[in-house]
Amino acid sequence: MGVLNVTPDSFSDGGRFIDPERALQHAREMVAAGASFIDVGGESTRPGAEPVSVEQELERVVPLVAAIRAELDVVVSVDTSTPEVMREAVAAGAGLINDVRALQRPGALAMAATLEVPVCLMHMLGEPGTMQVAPHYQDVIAEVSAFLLQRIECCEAAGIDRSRLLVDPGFGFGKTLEHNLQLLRGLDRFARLGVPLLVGMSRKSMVGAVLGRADPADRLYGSLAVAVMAAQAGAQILRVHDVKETHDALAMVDAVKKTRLVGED
Ligand SMILES: Cn1cnc2c(O)nc(N)nc21
Repeated sequence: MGVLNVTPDSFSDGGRFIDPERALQHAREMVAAGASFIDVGGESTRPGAEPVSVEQELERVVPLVAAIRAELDVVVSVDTSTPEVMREAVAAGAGLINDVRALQRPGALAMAATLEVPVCLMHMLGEPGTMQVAPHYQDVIAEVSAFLLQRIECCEAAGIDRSRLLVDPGFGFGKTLEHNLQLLRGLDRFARLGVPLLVGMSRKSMVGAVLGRADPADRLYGSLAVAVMAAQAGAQILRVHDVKETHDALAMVDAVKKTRLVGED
């Protein structure tokens, strides 16, 4: 899943793709590099991000979703928590709703139920403005899993079949470095939820903190390492900035997964 932020303040590429033509060109490049999904987001969800108006989000996201769908053979996911944006993006051709707030905004659950497309439910502790203040868990894996299970059950009760759901532990969304490392180490436990797993650690501060790299552009090799670990733990979709590099890394994971040892079925 290639990241396409059409926001002025996203942590890793803020402002680079505000111009629709540049954004479309970046989508072309990511699809050529092997992306199966393009994640279009109009509201930065980085810690401390400024909220945007619905109109602004619609203006940024909907034309781009339409332009990508008109030209490229790729699933466009819309990174939004706003029901109106979900509706208009799906109408423009988006094939996946990626909601970092797991359909908790008013009207989001009902909207997703009417839209029929798959939904990724991600865990975030509170809101971007406060989530990194002092995140605390007794057991981050147990608590994030329990939250995601509760959101799955809410979706099912609202008529969204489990077969349309994906989950995501939300690396960096209200987690300390230790929490993020624990989530990665125990990522295979999320497979128990019985729905596909999507993760995004690309260029995030968990990589920067371990490597001592303040600049997100210096976090590629660490991002590849954690992508490989996540894929080996069962993540089916990796949300990344560096599509070509990650695609190669995951091709190696897949090749090894496919081989069989003597005596293995
Ligand atoms: C929009 N966005 C930023 N980081 C993300 C992550 O880790 N997962 C998902 N699903 N979306 C994300």
